Amino acid sequence: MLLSKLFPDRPELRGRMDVDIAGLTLDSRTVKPGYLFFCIKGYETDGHRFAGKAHDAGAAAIVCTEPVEELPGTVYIHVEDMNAEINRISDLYFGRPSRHMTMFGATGTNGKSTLTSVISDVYSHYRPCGYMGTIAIRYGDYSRVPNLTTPDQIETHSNLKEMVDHGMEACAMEVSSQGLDRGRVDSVDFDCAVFTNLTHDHLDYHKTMERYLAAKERLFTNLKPEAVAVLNADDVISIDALKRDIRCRFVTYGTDQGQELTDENGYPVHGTHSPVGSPDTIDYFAQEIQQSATGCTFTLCHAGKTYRVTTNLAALYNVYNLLGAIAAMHECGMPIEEMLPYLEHVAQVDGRMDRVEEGQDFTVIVDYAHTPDGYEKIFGYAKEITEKNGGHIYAAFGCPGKRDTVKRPIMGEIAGRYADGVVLTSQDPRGSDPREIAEDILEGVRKTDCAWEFEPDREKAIEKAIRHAGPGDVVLTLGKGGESYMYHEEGRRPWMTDKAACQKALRKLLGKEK
Ligand SMILES: CC(=O)N[C@H]1[C@@H](OP(=O)(O)OP(=O)(O)OC[C@H]2O[C@@H](n3ccc(=O)[nH]c3=O)[C@H](O)[C@@H]2O)O[C@H](CO)[C@@H](O)[C@@H]1O[C@H](C)C(=O)N[C@@H](C)C(=O)N[C@H](CCC(=O)O)C(=O)O
Ligand SMILES: Nc1ncnc2c1ncn2[C@@H]1O[C@H](COP(=O)(O)OP(=O)(O)OP(=O)(O)O)[C@@H](O)[C@H]1O
Repeated sequence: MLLSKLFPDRPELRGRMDVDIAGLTLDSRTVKPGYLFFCIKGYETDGHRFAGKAHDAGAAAIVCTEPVEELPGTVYIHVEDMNAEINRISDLYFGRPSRHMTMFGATGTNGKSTLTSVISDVYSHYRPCGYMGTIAIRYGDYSRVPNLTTPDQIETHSNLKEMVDHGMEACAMEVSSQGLDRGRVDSVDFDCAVFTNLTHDHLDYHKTMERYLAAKERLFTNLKPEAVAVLNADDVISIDALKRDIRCRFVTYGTDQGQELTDENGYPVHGTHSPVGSPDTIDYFAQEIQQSATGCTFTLCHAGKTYRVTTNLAALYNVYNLLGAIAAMHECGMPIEEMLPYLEHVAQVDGRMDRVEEGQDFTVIVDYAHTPDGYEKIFGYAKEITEKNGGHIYAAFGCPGKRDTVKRPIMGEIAGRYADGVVLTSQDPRGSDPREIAEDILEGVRKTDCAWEFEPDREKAIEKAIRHAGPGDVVLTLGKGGESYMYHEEGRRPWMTDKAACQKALRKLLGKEK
């Protein structure tokens, strides 16, 4: 696309200075001849420092907010608002792909991957629907591993174009609070945005819960008037702020159980629940919820009608994820009756409540819980399973290096309250010492009478947790989900996956493998 087309209000770029732009990038290290390079002021460094490098690599044009040395052969374009320009140009360059699809966005502390995966799985039976988020960039039979949950503006629009080119008519996208704060989706034309919940996470980045919520609100305040917001009525912290600030229509979802309320650290204040609504006050309302180890059934009340929903997704929190997904899909045209058969067999969300079966007489679950609330939910679920038969709970987990350190002892204490034994291990150390991270977690574990040990090798740690288990027990491996890599100082290194580690340990235990 011609440079002059990307900057239609700059007549000086027409004629001699005009040039065909071969690609867009925010990183001088990926500039190729003919590229347009945007100089961004980041946290670590300032992209303006690399304008010379971008020129040397053949950049056709460089967009900047600060003066840079202007070298021959490259066009320099000075702008006021860099984020607005990157958003505008990447949307335009890739042919405004989000306008060609029904765009679902989901944000919130927990549940984004699950909810958007359910949407892309079920809505695809209505209209082809891609998925972009922590787990993958996926459309049809194609899938690849992403770098970020919500990639930068250029990659976002480039991925969306790829989906349009491959026949997708919809996309379910996870939108992280960091992505929102950095304006990565400001030019995505969302038709529907879903809020899951707000509890403690990412305070290393946002510092306070107020700022964390404000980042998440950006998805909703940016919605066009004809869009629809889907709000969790039982999330008392977010619902009022979101209702107040959005300019479009909204619908709500909730259950007859209400959500347990948490304090400012993300600790549930046991016994305190959000006020329970009713089918008259909540648009998509679940009642008569029956849970089993392998799924749930509930009655969905919407617009005066009731539907019996059966699903293979287990645990109450997944009823919330399902309600958010049902509401979003229905608001975007898919009849509820049409969804029901597909909800019965939702595709396993990779690494979320993923049971590992090798014929053992105890339960092994791989899960992506990595927040205090996620821990409450998954350990609470393990307790429900073991309570009936007096079984024990064992867990292997760590916390990531160079990320929210405040949550480490909180999660340690939650694990310690529920588990009989925990094996603390490495989990994306990013160059930090796993033992030091474990010490932070232990501050919480030591407040309980849970037994603990430290094993830095994650594969061995998982094996140790499994070796503790006996009939009727539950083993949880937490925090990595289905990820096939681990972050170290230099970046990602391959990781066999928690599931493969569990399978290997179980086979050894059962004598199927040495
Ligand atoms: C905190 C954060 O979000 N940082 C993002 C941010 O980095 P930054 O502001 O530190 O950038 P910087 O390193 O200062 O560099 C400034 C600019 O100079 C450029 N540069 C830099 C060096 C060079 O040689 N040449 C060059 O051009 C960089 O490409 C950048 O454009 O901008 C970069 C370019 O877009 C992102 O890659 C980077 O994401 C980092 C890798 C990251 O880890 N982000 C995480 C926290 C994140 O966003 N996570 C969320 C969700 C997590 C969750 O749910 O758990 C996500 O959406 O993935
Ligand atoms: N609605 C929910 N409320 C609380 N916890 C949840 C909820 N949904 C999922 N979880 C827990 O959080 C974990 C992560 O779920 P999921 O990947 O869907 O969330 P996410 O918001 O996409 O997280 P991330 O963006 O960090 O990947 C699950 O493995 C589960 O333990």
